[in-house]
Amino acid sequence: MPSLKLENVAKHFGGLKAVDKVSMEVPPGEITGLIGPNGAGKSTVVNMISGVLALTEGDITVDGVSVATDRADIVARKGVARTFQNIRLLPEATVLDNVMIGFHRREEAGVLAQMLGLPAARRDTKRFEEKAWDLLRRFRMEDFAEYEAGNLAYGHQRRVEMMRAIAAEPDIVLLDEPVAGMNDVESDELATIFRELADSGMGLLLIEHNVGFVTRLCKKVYVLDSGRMIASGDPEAVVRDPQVVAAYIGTSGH
Ligand SMILES: Nc1ncnc2c1ncn2[C@@H]1O[C@H](COP(=O)(O)OP(=O)(O)OP(=O)(O)O)[C@@H](O)[C@H]1O
Repeated sequence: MPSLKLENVAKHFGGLKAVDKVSMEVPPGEITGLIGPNGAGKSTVVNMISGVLALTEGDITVDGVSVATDRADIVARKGVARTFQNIRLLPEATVLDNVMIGFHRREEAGVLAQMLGLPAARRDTKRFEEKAWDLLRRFRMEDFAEYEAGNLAYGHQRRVEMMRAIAAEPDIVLLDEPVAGMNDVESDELATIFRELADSGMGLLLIEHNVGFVTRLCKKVYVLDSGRMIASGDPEAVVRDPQVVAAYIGTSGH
């Protein structure tokens, strides 16, 4: 399974160094954390990895091959999936259909075959549907399969977004604040799912405001502050690092 690496990655918005020479790694089979106060540059990092934003400097590689100049759809095809801080679902489609959209990357029979209703396409659809149900069961969402996604509670919409992101079995998945707005029971359930995904070989990058959740779950944590990587390593040690404590003082208690 491939590793995702950032080498001296920078993003400047005019004179603002939103991300300043950041290096980090998301290895396979592990949960890696990225934390930092508001405006630290976390979303900018995720947007650069996923091809939404161009880099100002540096390189991003998957399995040693640069994806730094690839468009978002190409990065996804190369096995890097993501969720968004602001949920992006098809609100009027069912939960099942929203998850099915996630299989597009692995579509084997092709769009034309789908349109013509050829047997190969029908086989794909059947297979995807079975896999979608597996995901719904894993995320305890099977009772909601036929609900319109837009009518679900916020925490459940987040789950649909995650299922869609991992449907195509990406090598790496970037989760932008996955437990925001969830209660302890819900976030514990997700923690279990994330561990299972990592155990299956997937590399997870968890971008979170919830420091407790990250320290509990991650093998390694990176801390951004004002665009710079101020600490990285074992979560317990990182959260006690004086620079990290100082960065969080005065923020809204996250
Ligand atoms: N498109 C943009 N144009 C100009 N400045 C931007 C743009 N996007 C982000 N910034 C700035 O870059 C810095 C980093 O923002 P970013 O959203 O990456 O931080 P963050 O760590 O994700 O914050 P939060 O936790 O609040 O989501 C901020 O100062 C922000 O105002």
